[in-house]
Amino acid sequence: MAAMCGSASGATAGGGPATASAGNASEGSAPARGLPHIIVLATGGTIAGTADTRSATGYNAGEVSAAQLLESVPGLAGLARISAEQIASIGSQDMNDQVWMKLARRIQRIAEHHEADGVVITHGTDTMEETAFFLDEVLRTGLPVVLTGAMRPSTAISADGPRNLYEAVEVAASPATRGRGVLIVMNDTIESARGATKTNTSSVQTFMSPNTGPVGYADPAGVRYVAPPPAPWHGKPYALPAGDSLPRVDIIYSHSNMGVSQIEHAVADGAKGIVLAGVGDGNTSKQALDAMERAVRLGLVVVRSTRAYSGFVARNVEVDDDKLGFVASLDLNPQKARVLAQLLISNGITAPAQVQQAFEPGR
Ligand SMILES: NC(=O)C[C@H](N)C(=O)O
Repeated sequence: MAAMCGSASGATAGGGPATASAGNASEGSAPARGLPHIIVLATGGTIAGTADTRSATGYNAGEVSAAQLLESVPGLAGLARISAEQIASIGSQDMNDQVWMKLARRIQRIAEHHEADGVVITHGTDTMEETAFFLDEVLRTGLPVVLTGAMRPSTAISADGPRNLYEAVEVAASPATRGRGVLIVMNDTIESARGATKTNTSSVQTFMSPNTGPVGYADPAGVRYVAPPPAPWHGKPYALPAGDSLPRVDIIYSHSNMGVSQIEHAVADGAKGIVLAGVGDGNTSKQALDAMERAVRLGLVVVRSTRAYSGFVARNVEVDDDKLGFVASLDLNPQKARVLAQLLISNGITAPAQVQQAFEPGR
């Protein structure tokens, strides 16, 4: 297990109970001895949302506690011994560095102290891919870590949360999940933290990995992986920032008739890096490229990603990255490229060649 800086913390937020044993809540019987122990870290999101089912779609995210959520899932007690901790109670549109640090430190502690066989994080879907990717970059543990959520609130007709939670626990409890990094389990599908992105605003089939496809599938009958586990990681994970907040990196969205004002504003306003959500192969207008080059000369990390749904942003093809000092995001979409740039800057890695190397998948 690689070390991670910062002290461990079991802090709770959001007013829920610090821990709630739910291992026997769903079935009314004591959990069987010998079952894997799974810790559920709840952060809020639609999976914990409530709504008047007669209303159309409106709901309040994060109102249902972790213990209540677990009680709504039949059969969980047959899968694992489960304890739950409320880390936060927020919609994931409000996800922030502080909750990320709490999650990372708590999971690191669970891994180092062998507190559990796996961790499930309940999370809103809007920024789930960013949290998953962040944790994947800072944890570097073989411990199964699985994020799940829901597209329908817990009180909706055919709420998807209970099944997603069941399958997330099933995946986290599976010995085949060890060493696979942080995963997202939604709608019977297992996606990698690097590959997955939210693709639909409302459908329960929203998470997909456009460049790689899912790494596996889960349903109540079992867990099946269709991709081999990633190669073991030999380097160090990125250290967490001392002050619990990551350096500012802005995402700038390119479009036709692209100007320079957003880029110049980001630089003047103190951003330490810029990620271009570029057109096509991570491109933008000549004047915007010039503004990005000026940003590089002022010491910012500048990454070219793409607003296109899939594909790799290739280095030195449409844009001369070597000459301009840019980094190509390769397979990372803008929101994940931003997270990686933040971690690199906070770890003192800012030279374009080193940053580029860190963007390589499976480096
Ligand atoms: N389906 C969801 O979870 C959406 C919600 N806004 C969230 O991300 O918290």
